[in-house]
Amino acid sequence: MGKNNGILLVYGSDTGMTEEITHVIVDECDFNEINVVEVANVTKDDFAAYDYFILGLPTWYDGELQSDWEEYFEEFKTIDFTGKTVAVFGLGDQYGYPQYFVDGIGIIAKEVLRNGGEIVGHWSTEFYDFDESKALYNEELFYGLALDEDNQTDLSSERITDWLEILRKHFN
Ligand SMILES: Cc1cc2nc3c(=O)[nH]c(=O)nc-3n(C[C@H](O)[C@H](O)[C@H](O)COP(=O)(O)O)c2cc1C
Repeated sequence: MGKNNGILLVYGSDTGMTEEITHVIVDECDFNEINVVEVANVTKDDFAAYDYFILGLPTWYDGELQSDWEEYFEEFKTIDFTGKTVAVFGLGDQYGYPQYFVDGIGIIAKEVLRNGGEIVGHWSTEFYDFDESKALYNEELFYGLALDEDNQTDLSSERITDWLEILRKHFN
């Protein structure tokens, strides 16, 4: 099976917000082709066929993975990410769930790291207001892009543009 030099974007979405953001990312990205698959339909072969990934998910029910990600998670844990480059974006509600803001980003990113992958696209925690998050890489950075369509919709477009600029040098 030949390698695909593009990016595979794998997302899950319960109420459609992450799906919408996925479309924005695909439209905005001008440095590489992005192929999209819902996590409900992804296979291990898909992961084997690419070296570059963007993984997208909202956090649900007090720090849980989105339902399709939850269902795929056992297989996800068995994927070898050695030599692969992965960026994660996550949606959450910082005012509604300040103890669990975008936890899913952290859960997924840590699993990628555990399985040999490189995480790129760390994102500043400045301009967010929350108490706790599993998505924290350190005091100042999330493992990936945090978006809050419940409270900060107006900031998302610029955040995506800036994040893609960070990814440009890694996914090219
Ligand atoms: C019942 C419920 C539980 C949620 N739990 C969390 C949470 O623990 N952490 C968080 O950051 N956001 C949480 N959210 C916010 C969602 O992640 C957010 O609304 C997101 O945009 C939904 O994305 P989707 O439409 O792709 O499913 C929750 C929302 C609902 C309705």
